[in-house]
Amino acid sequence: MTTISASPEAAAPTAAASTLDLAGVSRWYGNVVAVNDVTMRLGPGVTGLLGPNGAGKTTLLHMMAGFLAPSRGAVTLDGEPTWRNPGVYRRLGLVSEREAVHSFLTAYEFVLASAKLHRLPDPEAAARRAIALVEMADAQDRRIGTYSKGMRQRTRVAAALVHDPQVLLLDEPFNGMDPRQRLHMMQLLHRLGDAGRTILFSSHILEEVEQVSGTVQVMVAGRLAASGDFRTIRRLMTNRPHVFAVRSTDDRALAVALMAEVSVTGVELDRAGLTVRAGDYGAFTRALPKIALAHGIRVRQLTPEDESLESVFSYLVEA
Ligand SMILES: Nc1ncnc2c1ncn2[C@@H]1O[C@H](COP(=O)(O)OP(=O)(O)OP(=O)(O)O)[C@@H](O)[C@H]1O
Repeated sequence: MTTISASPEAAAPTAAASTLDLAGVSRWYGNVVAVNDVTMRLGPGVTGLLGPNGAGKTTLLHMMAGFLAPSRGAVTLDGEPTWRNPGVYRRLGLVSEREAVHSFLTAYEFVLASAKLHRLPDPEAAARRAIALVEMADAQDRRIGTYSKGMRQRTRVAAALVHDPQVLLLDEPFNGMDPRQRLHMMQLLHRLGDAGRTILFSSHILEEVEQVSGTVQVMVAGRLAASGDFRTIRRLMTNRPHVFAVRSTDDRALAVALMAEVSVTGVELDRAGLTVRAGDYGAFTRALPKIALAHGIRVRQLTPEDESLESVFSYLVEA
């Protein structure tokens, strides 16, 4: 993982670290079970909440933030329930997915309004501090309507951080950002995590989560499908059965030859060509050209099938 240098102010450890606990948490809307019996613990540092659309990430974040009551189970911050607990709201910030910021306000005015909502003793100083933390001081007096997507997003992070919470929850913070803005936001999350805050952000992109967080929680169809460090999750996602469509100058001979290859777990031959199942993606794609060459066969097409993120996630749930 890339190490990102932090400014002295941002790197300074904040007050006592916080732990968010979910114990058997479920949430349903009528007949729809959005979150199903999730148990997890989040401590200081950056954790990624990975899952396809509709997996229940937003519902989970809203329960963590105390905006939504669990239908069953408990969400606690340092032992206190988050639901209907103003004491908890002071120690937690949420950057929601929807980007609703008044474009006629400046970043300073927007963050200051958030500081006043929290009834902070010195709202002006708190707003300036939060804006400095997200590196928006230079642009703080310009209207939000003139900002790039990344700047608007950082302004929203500043508003969520204005009361200096120990826990920051972000719903899809990288959505719609270009690579440069993405990198900037990643650096910010790293800095906040390194300073001892408990940071959780949701995403449906594995690479995004890998670059920011050491720990990953994977949600699929409301359930926690996997959790651990990103290397373990990556291994789970890649060491699964892969299906390839193969077309060659002699499919029948290639089918016979492939049966002897250790990475191949199944071969089907029909009029359209070969369907090959392999346990190890890399080993198979390296072996195929060698096998073909050894038998004087030319491979015309090799297409991985069923590689959508949704299918990877479903595999994890079934595993
Ligand atoms: N207020 C609601 N009423 C009814 N169903 C809801 C409501 N909010 C969410 N759902 C349903 O709950 C499930 C989980 O939704 P949720 O928004 O939590 O998932 P998500 O992982 O955040 O997805 P996305 O990234 O698309 O927002 C979905 O099936 C969704 O349609």
